[in-house]
Amino acid sequence: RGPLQTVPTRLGAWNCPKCFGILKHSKFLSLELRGQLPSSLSLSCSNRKREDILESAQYFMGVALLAAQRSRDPSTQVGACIVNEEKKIVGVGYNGMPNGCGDDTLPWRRSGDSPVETKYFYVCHAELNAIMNKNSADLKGCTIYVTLFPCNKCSKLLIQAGIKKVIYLSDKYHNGEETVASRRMLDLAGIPYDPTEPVEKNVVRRASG
Ligand SMILES: O=c1[nH]c(=O)n([C@H]2C[C@H](O)[C@@H](COP(=O)(O)O)O2)cc1CO
Repeated sequence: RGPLQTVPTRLGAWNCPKCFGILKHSKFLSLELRGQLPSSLSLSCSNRKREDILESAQYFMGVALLAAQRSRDPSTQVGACIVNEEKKIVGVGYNGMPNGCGDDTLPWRRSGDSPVETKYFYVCHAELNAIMNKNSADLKGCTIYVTLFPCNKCSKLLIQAGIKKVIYLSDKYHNGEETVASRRMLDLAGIPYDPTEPVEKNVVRRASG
């Protein structure tokens, strides 16, 4: 017997109208007829649940990484994703200029004759934007996934907002004064901060197949 009868029986695809419809209208049917069924398709017809899914921490840091890609900062793109105790995303943000203050008008440079001519006086940090974008009444008990360790100003915001845990990816300014002050406040407030498990390099691209 040819692949037309053996493979579909194994997959149960002919018993499932949805799968059959997909097969019929997709390139897989011709592949199927030639006995070249892709392995991904056999998974989609299986009765067994997938095991190769993103861990929730990777998912939330992945969302933060995706948000970071929206940032126009030429040197450091930062993303943040706030998650409540039910593991629902309640706020996402990235670093950018304040609303209505043109991206093209304010400076993006790191240093200049005066701090007024640098980005630092203007950029809203990812954490601030994630907090401001929240879609829940409050953020008490939430965890923030952030691609860069929060600065002292952001840590103040996180503490006041009731965030209970920080998970970060990069700590590239670990020895900077702002980060030292940040850790000091988080420690005093009893908010743990942990590095994330290594994030799959292509965690964001993976979705596009
Ligand atoms: O917690 C943070 N959140 C955040 O959004 N940022 C932003 C501010 C700047 O746009 C950028 C840091 O720029 P730079 O690495 O060039 O100093 O990252 C920076 C930090 C920590 O410094």
